[in-house]
Amino acid sequence: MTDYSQELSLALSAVRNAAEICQLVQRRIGSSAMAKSDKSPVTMADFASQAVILEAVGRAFPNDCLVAEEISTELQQEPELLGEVTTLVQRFHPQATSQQICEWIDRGHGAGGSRRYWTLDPIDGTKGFLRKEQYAIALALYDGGELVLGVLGCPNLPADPTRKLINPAITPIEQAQGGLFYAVRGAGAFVTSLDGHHLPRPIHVSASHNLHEYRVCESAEATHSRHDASATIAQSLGVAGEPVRMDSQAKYACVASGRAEIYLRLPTRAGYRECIWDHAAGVMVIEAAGGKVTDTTGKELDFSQGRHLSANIGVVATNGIHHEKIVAAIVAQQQSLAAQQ
Ligand SMILES: Nc1ncnc2c1ncn2[C@@H]1O[C@H](COP(=O)(O)O)[C@@H](O)[C@H]1OP(=O)(O)O
Ligand SMILES: [Mg+2]
Ligand SMILES: [Mg+2]
Ligand SMILES: [Mg+2]
Repeated sequence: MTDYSQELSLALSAVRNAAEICQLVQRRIGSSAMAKSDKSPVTMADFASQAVILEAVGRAFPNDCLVAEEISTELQQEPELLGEVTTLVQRFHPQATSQQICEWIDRGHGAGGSRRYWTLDPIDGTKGFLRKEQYAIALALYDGGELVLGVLGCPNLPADPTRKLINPAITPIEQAQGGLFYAVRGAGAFVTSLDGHHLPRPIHVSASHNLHEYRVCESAEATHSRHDASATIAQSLGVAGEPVRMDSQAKYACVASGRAEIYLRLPTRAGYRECIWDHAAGVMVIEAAGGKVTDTTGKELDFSQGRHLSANIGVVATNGIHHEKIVAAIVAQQQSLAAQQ
């Protein structure tokens, strides 16, 4: 069994560096985002984070396939934004040129599939990032037909589950002890603080069996997950509390560290297929923490299909205790909706 220790230490340090850049930008950013051709927002931090991480991973593992969200084509059309990205990346690579940085960003054009690859979302939850709320830097490794390593940098989600969520508008960076959640298959899941001042601590999903007290988390964006459907399902399961709406894969870190028991992601439009970088790191962390992840039909997520989870519909992540019952409630609700049409 490969121990992946070299891959893990590289991933942790690259995500830490990217998190430093993202925290700087989040504190000073207005709403200055560029709209990509798919109309989703992207900021200088998304690009700088991807450049810093893919430079490190590509240098250490030059033969690996890299599958990342961003490409530099549209950035190259925006000289001012490219200049800002270059200044951010030069914090770690003082001699880097804008051209080199675009090359590092574009290393992520890989197709993925069944051979070994890394997948990266340099900022997952860019909308949350722009609202100065939750976001995650998500890096994962797929090898030998399965996810084997996942790292989630969550600058606004404290490593200590008893602490409140960090508000970057009022918490100075040096006091913000955001969490670095990580896992290697077969070696458990851990959290440490992004600032490196705390020793890693094992994390585990909630052991609660009491559905009435279960805490559900879901996307903050009603265009990313059906809020009406999740409310109906929660009610049918007897879940009493209101859902926690949060951007990004920080939701996976919440379930993995016992802050919530269920993460529902119910498709808002037929045919939408999740991107692998939106889930790989979170799935690895939650499974290593004792949780379970399937799609809304109960099928395991298949990360061998390329850049998208083409064989899956939606996502259900839980502490593993009532997973089948939760999926059955989703299937029943989808069937009753279909019958009404
Ligand atoms: N219709 C959609 N359904 C599910 N996820 C979506 C949809 N549109 C965008 N996303 C992705 O959801 C992710 C954020 O997850 P969350 O909603 O939990 O914060 C983003 O990466 C975003 O991709 P994009 O970067 O293209 O906007
Ligand atoms: Mg995006
Ligand atoms: Mg994303
Ligand atoms: Mg993103």
